[in-house]
Amino acid sequence: MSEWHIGVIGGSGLAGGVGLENAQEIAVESPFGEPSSAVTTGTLAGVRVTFLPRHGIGHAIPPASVNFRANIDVLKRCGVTDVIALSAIGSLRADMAPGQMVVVNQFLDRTVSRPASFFGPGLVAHVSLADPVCPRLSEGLADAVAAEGAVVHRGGTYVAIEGPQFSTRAESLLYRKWGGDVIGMTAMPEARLAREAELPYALLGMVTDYDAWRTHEAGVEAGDVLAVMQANAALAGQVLRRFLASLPETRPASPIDRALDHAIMTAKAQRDPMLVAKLGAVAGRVLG
Ligand SMILES: CSC[C@H]1O[C@H](OP(=O)(O)O)[C@H](O)[C@@H]1O
Ligand SMILES: Nc1ncnc2[nH]cnc12
Repeated sequence: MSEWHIGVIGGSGLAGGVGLENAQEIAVESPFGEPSSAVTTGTLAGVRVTFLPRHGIGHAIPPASVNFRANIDVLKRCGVTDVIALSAIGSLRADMAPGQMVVVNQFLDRTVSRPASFFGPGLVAHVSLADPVCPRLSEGLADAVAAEGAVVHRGGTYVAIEGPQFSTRAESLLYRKWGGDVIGMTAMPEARLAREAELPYALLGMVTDYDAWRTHEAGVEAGDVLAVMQANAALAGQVLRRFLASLPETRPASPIDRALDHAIMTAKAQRDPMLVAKLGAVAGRVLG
Protein backbone atom coordinates (compact mmCIF):
# COMPACT_ATOMS: atom_id res chain seq x y z
CA MET A 1 0.00 0.00 0.00
CA SER A 2 1.35 3.45 -0.90
CA GLU A 3 1.95 6.16 1.68
CA TRP A 4 -0.76 8.34 0.18
CA HIS A 5 -4.22 8.48 1.70
CA ILE A 6 -6.49 10.54 -0.52
CA GLY A 7 -9.63 12.15 0.83
CA VAL A 8 -12.21 12.59 -1.91
CA ILE A 9 -15.06 15.05 -1.43
CA GLY A 10 -17.81 14.25 -3.92
CA GLY A 11 -20.10 17.07 -5.00
CA SER A 12 -23.40 17.27 -6.84
CA GLY A 13 -24.23 14.09 -8.72
CA LEU A 14 -21.36 12.23 -7.05
CA ALA A 15 -22.88 11.20 -3.71
CA GLY A 16 -22.83 7.58 -4.86
CA GLY A 17 -19.09 7.31 -4.26
CA VAL A 18 -16.18 6.42 -6.50
CA GLY A 19 -16.27 2.62 -6.54
CA LEU A 20 -13.86 1.84 -3.70
CA GLU A 21 -12.65 -1.73 -3.17
CA ASN A 22 -12.93 -3.31 0.30
CA ALA A 23 -15.12 -0.37 1.25
CA GLN A 24 -16.04 0.18 4.86
CA GLU A 25 -18.39 2.85 6.18
CA ILE A 26 -17.22 4.63 9.33
CA ALA A 27 -19.08 7.29 11.33
CA VAL A 28 -16.36 9.63 12.57
CA GLU A 29 -17.17 12.23 15.23
CA SER A 30 -15.82 15.76 15.12
CA PRO A 31 -15.70 18.46 17.81
CA PHE A 32 -16.89 20.81 15.04
CA GLY A 33 -20.26 19.08 14.77
CA GLU A 34 -21.85 16.74 12.27
CA PRO A 35 -19.98 16.06 9.04
CA SER A 36 -22.04 15.65 5.87
CA SER A 37 -22.21 11.89 6.42
CA ALA A 38 -20.23 8.86 7.52
CA VAL A 39 -17.10 8.37 5.43
CA THR A 40 -16.45 5.37 3.19
CA THR A 41 -12.88 4.16 3.28
CA GLY A 42 -11.31 1.62 0.95
CA THR A 43 -8.79 1.36 -1.85
CA LEU A 44 -8.68 2.33 -5.49
CA ALA A 45 -5.75 1.56 -7.79
CA GLY A 46 -3.78 0.40 -4.76
CA VAL A 47 -4.18 3.67 -2.86
CA ARG A 48 -6.15 4.22 0.34
CA VAL A 49 -9.08 6.54 -0.34
CA THR A 50 -11.64 7.97 2.05
CA PHE A 51 -14.78 9.36 0.44
CA LEU A 52 -17.24 11.91 1.82
CA PRO A 53 -20.32 13.17 -0.09
CA ARG A 54 -20.35 16.95 0.38
CA HIS A 55 -24.13 17.36 0.37
CA GLY A 56 -24.77 14.20 2.40
CA ILE A 57 -26.60 11.06 1.35
CA GLY A 58 -29.32 11.94 -1.15
CA HIS A 59 -28.11 15.58 -1.46
CA ALA A 60 -29.95 16.81 1.65
CA ILE A 61 -27.50 19.58 2.65
CA PRO A 62 -27.52 22.93 0.80
CA PRO A 63 -24.18 24.67 0.12
CA ALA A 64 -24.34 27.16 3.02
CA SER A 65 -25.28 24.40 5.51
CA VAL A 66 -22.44 22.04 4.65
CA ASN A 67 -20.35 21.73 7.82
CA PHE A 68 -17.08 22.31 6.01
CA ARG A 69 -15.09 22.37 9.27
CA ALA A 70 -16.42 19.01 10.41
CA ASN A 71 -15.83 17.51 6.95
CA ILE A 72 -12.18 18.56 6.83
CA ASP A 73 -11.62 17.69 10.50
CA VAL A 74 -13.05 14.20 9.97
CA LEU A 75 -10.85 13.59 6.91
CA LYS A 76 -7.82 14.66 8.93
CA ARG A 77 -8.86 12.34 11.77
CA CYS A 78 -9.04 9.48 9.26
CA GLY A 79 -5.37 10.08 8.44
CA VAL A 80 -5.94 11.55 5.01
CA THR A 81 -2.75 13.09 3.56
CA ASP A 82 -4.26 14.99 0.60
CA VAL A 83 -7.73 16.07 -0.56
CA ILE A 84 -9.28 15.92 -4.02
CA ALA A 85 -12.54 17.85 -4.30
CA LEU A 86 -14.96 17.09 -7.14
CA SER A 87 -17.50 19.76 -8.06
CA ALA A 88 -20.07 20.79 -10.60
CA ILE A 89 -19.19 24.27 -11.89
CA GLY A 90 -20.75 26.88 -14.13
CA SER A 91 -18.60 28.44 -16.83
CA LEU A 92 -17.97 32.18 -17.14
CA ARG A 93 -16.03 31.75 -20.39
CA ALA A 94 -17.04 30.72 -23.88
CA ASP A 95 -14.02 28.39 -24.20
CA MET A 96 -14.85 26.42 -21.05
CA ALA A 97 -17.77 24.39 -22.35
CA PRO A 98 -20.16 22.00 -20.59
CA GLY A 99 -18.63 18.53 -20.38
CA GLN A 100 -15.09 19.90 -20.06
CA MET A 101 -13.00 19.84 -16.88
CA VAL A 102 -11.24 22.69 -15.11
CA VAL A 103 -8.50 22.16 -12.55
CA VAL A 104 -9.11 25.29 -10.51
CA ASN A 105 -6.13 27.22 -9.13
CA GLN A 106 -7.56 30.46 -7.69
CA PHE A 107 -10.68 31.63 -5.88
CA LEU A 108 -12.79 34.75 -5.44
CA ASP A 109 -14.78 34.18 -2.27
CA ARG A 110 -18.25 35.78 -2.14
CA THR A 111 -19.62 33.48 0.58
CA VAL A 112 -20.94 35.30 3.62
CA SER A 113 -22.43 33.00 6.25
CA ARG A 114 -20.03 30.10 6.73
CA PRO A 115 -17.49 29.51 9.50
CA ALA A 116 -14.31 29.94 7.48
CA SER A 117 -11.60 29.09 10.00
CA PHE A 118 -10.80 26.45 12.61
CA PHE A 119 -9.08 29.13 14.65
CA GLY A 120 -10.61 32.03 16.61
CA PRO A 121 -10.51 33.94 19.89
CA GLY A 122 -7.93 32.30 22.16
CA LEU A 123 -5.99 30.75 19.30
CA VAL A 124 -5.26 33.09 16.42
CA ALA A 125 -3.64 31.76 13.24
CA HIS A 126 -3.03 33.18 9.77
CA VAL A 127 -2.05 30.70 7.07
CA SER A 128 -0.93 31.79 3.62
CA LEU A 129 -3.57 31.32 0.93
CA ALA A 130 -1.77 33.01 -1.95
CA ASP A 131 -1.56 29.69 -3.77
CA PRO A 132 -4.66 27.95 -2.45
CA VAL A 133 -4.35 24.64 -4.27
CA CYS A 134 -1.62 22.00 -4.36
CA PRO A 135 0.29 22.21 -7.66
CA ARG A 136 1.34 18.57 -7.77
CA LEU A 137 -2.14 17.19 -7.12
CA SER A 138 -3.54 19.63 -9.68
CA GLU A 139 -1.02 18.67 -12.32
CA GLY A 140 -1.60 14.97 -11.72
CA LEU A 141 -5.37 15.41 -12.02
CA ALA A 142 -5.07 17.45 -15.21
CA ASP A 143 -2.76 14.84 -16.74
CA ALA A 144 -5.26 12.13 -15.81
CA VAL A 145 -8.13 14.02 -17.47
CA ALA A 146 -6.06 14.49 -20.65
CA ALA A 147 -5.08 10.81 -20.64
CA GLU A 148 -8.79 9.91 -20.48
CA GLY A 149 -9.25 11.93 -23.69
CA ALA A 150 -11.37 14.67 -22.12
CA VAL A 151 -10.77 18.40 -22.48
CA VAL A 152 -9.00 19.90 -19.46
CA HIS A 153 -8.23 23.51 -18.59
CA ARG A 154 -5.14 23.74 -16.41
CA GLY A 155 -6.04 26.54 -14.04
CA GLY A 156 -9.02 28.80 -13.61
CA THR A 157 -10.42 31.24 -11.07
CA TYR A 158 -13.49 29.91 -9.23
CA VAL A 159 -16.01 32.43 -7.94
CA ALA A 160 -17.60 30.97 -4.81
CA ILE A 161 -21.11 32.35 -4.36
CA GLU A 162 -23.30 31.93 -1.30
CA GLY A 163 -26.30 30.49 -3.19
CA PRO A 164 -28.49 28.57 -2.99
CA GLN A 165 -29.90 30.62 -5.89
CA PHE A 166 -27.88 30.80 -9.08
CA SER A 167 -26.52 34.26 -9.98
CA THR A 168 -28.39 37.10 -11.63
CA ARG A 169 -27.23 38.07 -15.11
CA ALA A 170 -25.70 41.28 -13.70
CA GLU A 171 -23.69 39.29 -11.13
CA SER A 172 -22.56 36.79 -13.73
CA LEU A 173 -21.37 39.61 -16.03
CA LEU A 174 -19.59 41.27 -13.10
CA TYR A 175 -17.75 38.05 -12.14
CA ARG A 176 -16.46 37.81 -15.71
CA LYS A 177 -15.10 41.39 -15.43
CA TRP A 178 -13.41 40.45 -12.16
CA GLY A 179 -11.54 37.67 -13.94
CA GLY A 180 -13.65 34.75 -12.78
CA ASP A 181 -13.53 31.73 -15.07
CA VAL A 182 -15.93 29.34 -13.33
CA ILE A 183 -18.53 29.55 -10.59
CA GLY A 184 -19.81 27.33 -7.79
CA MET A 185 -21.18 27.41 -4.26
CA THR A 186 -18.94 25.09 -2.26
CA ALA A 187 -15.17 25.36 -2.76
CA MET A 188 -15.03 28.11 -0.16
CA PRO A 189 -14.42 27.81 2.73
CA GLU A 190 -13.51 24.19 1.96
CA ALA A 191 -10.15 25.12 0.40
CA ARG A 192 -9.31 27.56 3.22
CA LEU A 193 -9.98 24.94 5.86
CA ALA A 194 -7.97 22.28 4.06
CA ARG A 195 -4.99 24.64 4.14
CA GLU A 196 -5.45 25.31 7.87
CA ALA A 197 -5.52 21.55 8.40
CA GLU A 198 -2.25 21.25 6.44
CA LEU A 199 -3.96 19.14 3.78
CA PRO A 200 -2.86 19.70 0.17
CA TYR A 201 -6.10 20.32 -1.78
CA ALA A 202 -6.99 20.22 -5.47
CA LEU A 203 -10.32 20.91 -7.13
CA LEU A 204 -11.47 19.11 -10.25
CA GLY A 205 -14.44 21.02 -11.60
CA MET A 206 -16.78 19.58 -14.20
CA VAL A 207 -18.40 22.30 -16.30
CA THR A 208 -22.16 21.78 -16.34
CA ASP A 209 -23.53 25.08 -17.74
CA TYR A 210 -22.73 28.63 -18.90
CA ASP A 211 -24.24 30.34 -15.86
CA ALA A 212 -26.26 33.49 -16.72
CA TRP A 213 -23.88 35.81 -18.60
CA ARG A 214 -25.02 34.70 -22.10
CA THR A 215 -27.94 37.07 -22.12
CA HIS A 216 -29.47 35.63 -25.29
CA GLU A 217 -29.77 32.19 -23.63
CA ALA A 218 -31.89 30.87 -20.77
CA GLY A 219 -30.30 30.94 -17.30
CA VAL A 220 -29.00 27.83 -15.56
CA GLU A 221 -31.37 25.29 -14.00
CA ALA A 222 -30.39 22.66 -11.41
CA GLY A 223 -31.80 19.95 -13.69
CA ASP A 224 -29.31 20.90 -16.42
CA VAL A 225 -26.45 20.68 -13.92
CA LEU A 226 -27.48 17.23 -12.72
CA ALA A 227 -28.01 15.90 -16.25
CA VAL A 228 -24.45 16.88 -17.23
CA MET A 229 -23.07 15.49 -13.95
CA GLN A 230 -24.84 12.18 -14.45
CA ALA A 231 -23.35 11.96 -17.93
CA ASN A 232 -19.89 12.72 -16.48
CA ALA A 233 -19.88 10.80 -13.20
CA ALA A 234 -18.24 7.76 -14.79
CA LEU A 235 -15.53 9.97 -16.32
CA ALA A 236 -14.81 11.51 -12.91
CA GLY A 237 -14.32 8.00 -11.49
CA GLN A 238 -11.98 7.02 -14.35
CA VAL A 239 -9.95 10.22 -13.93
CA LEU A 240 -9.62 9.57 -10.23
CA ARG A 241 -8.52 5.96 -10.75
CA ARG A 242 -5.94 7.04 -13.33
CA PHE A 243 -4.66 9.81 -11.07
CA LEU A 244 -4.28 7.40 -8.14
CA ALA A 245 -2.50 4.85 -10.32
CA SER A 246 -0.01 7.56 -11.33
CA LEU A 247 1.05 8.34 -7.76
CA PRO A 248 4.52 7.13 -6.79
CA GLU A 249 4.64 4.59 -3.92
CA THR A 250 6.37 7.11 -1.65
CA ARG A 251 4.70 10.43 -0.90
CA PRO A 252 7.27 13.25 -1.04
CA ALA A 253 6.72 15.91 1.61
CA SER A 254 4.75 18.98 0.53
CA PRO A 255 5.30 22.50 1.92
CA ILE A 256 1.53 22.47 2.63
CA ASP A 257 2.14 19.69 5.20
CA ARG A 258 3.73 22.46 7.31
CA ALA A 259 1.34 25.34 6.57
CA LEU A 260 0.95 26.07 10.28
CA ASP A 261 4.69 26.32 11.01
CA HIS A 262 4.64 30.12 11.23
CA ALA A 263 0.90 30.78 11.41
CA ILE A 264 0.00 30.74 15.10
CA MET A 265 0.13 34.14 16.78
CA THR A 266 -1.24 33.50 20.26
CA ALA A 267 1.29 33.13 23.07
CA LYS A 268 1.15 29.74 24.80
CA ALA A 269 -0.06 31.24 28.08
CA GLN A 270 -2.95 33.05 26.38
CA ARG A 271 -4.29 30.05 24.44
CA ASP A 272 -7.84 28.87 25.11
CA PRO A 273 -7.39 25.26 26.31
CA MET A 274 -10.86 24.29 25.02
CA LEU A 275 -10.05 25.45 21.50
CA VAL A 276 -6.60 23.85 21.67
CA ALA A 277 -8.27 20.52 22.56
CA LYS A 278 -10.78 20.91 19.71
CA LEU A 279 -7.92 21.45 17.29
CA GLY A 280 -6.17 18.20 18.20
CA ALA A 281 -6.54 16.67 14.75
CA VAL A 282 -6.23 19.81 12.65
CA ALA A 283 -3.28 21.45 14.40
CA GLY A 284 -1.97 18.91 16.94
CA ARG A 285 1.35 18.81 15.05
CA VAL A 286 2.15 22.39 16.05
CA LEU A 287 0.17 22.66 19.30
CA GLY A 288 2.12 19.82 20.90
C1 LIG B 1 -26.90 21.19 -8.32
S1 LIG B 1 -26.44 22.74 -8.92
C2 LIG B 1 -25.64 23.68 -7.67
C3 LIG B 1 -24.74 22.94 -6.73
O1 LIG B 1 -23.80 22.17 -7.51
C4 LIG B 1 -22.50 22.50 -7.06
O2 LIG B 1 -22.21 21.64 -5.96
P1 LIG B 1 -20.82 20.89 -5.73
O3 LIG B 1 -19.74 21.94 -5.77
O4 LIG B 1 -20.94 20.26 -4.39
O5 LIG B 1 -20.69 19.91 -6.87
C5 LIG B 1 -22.63 23.95 -6.65
O6 LIG B 1 -21.53 24.42 -5.91
C6 LIG B 1 -23.94 23.94 -5.93
O7 LIG B 1 -23.81 23.52 -4.60
N1 LIG C 1 -23.83 28.26 -12.68
C1 LIG C 1 -23.55 27.80 -11.46
N2 LIG C 1 -23.52 28.64 -10.40
C2 LIG C 1 -23.22 28.17 -9.18
N3 LIG C 1 -22.97 26.89 -8.91
C3 LIG C 1 -23.00 26.02 -9.92
N4 LIG C 1 -22.78 24.70 -9.95
C4 LIG C 1 -22.91 24.30 -11.23
N5 LIG C 1 -23.23 25.35 -12.03
C5 LIG C 1 -23.29 26.43 -11.23
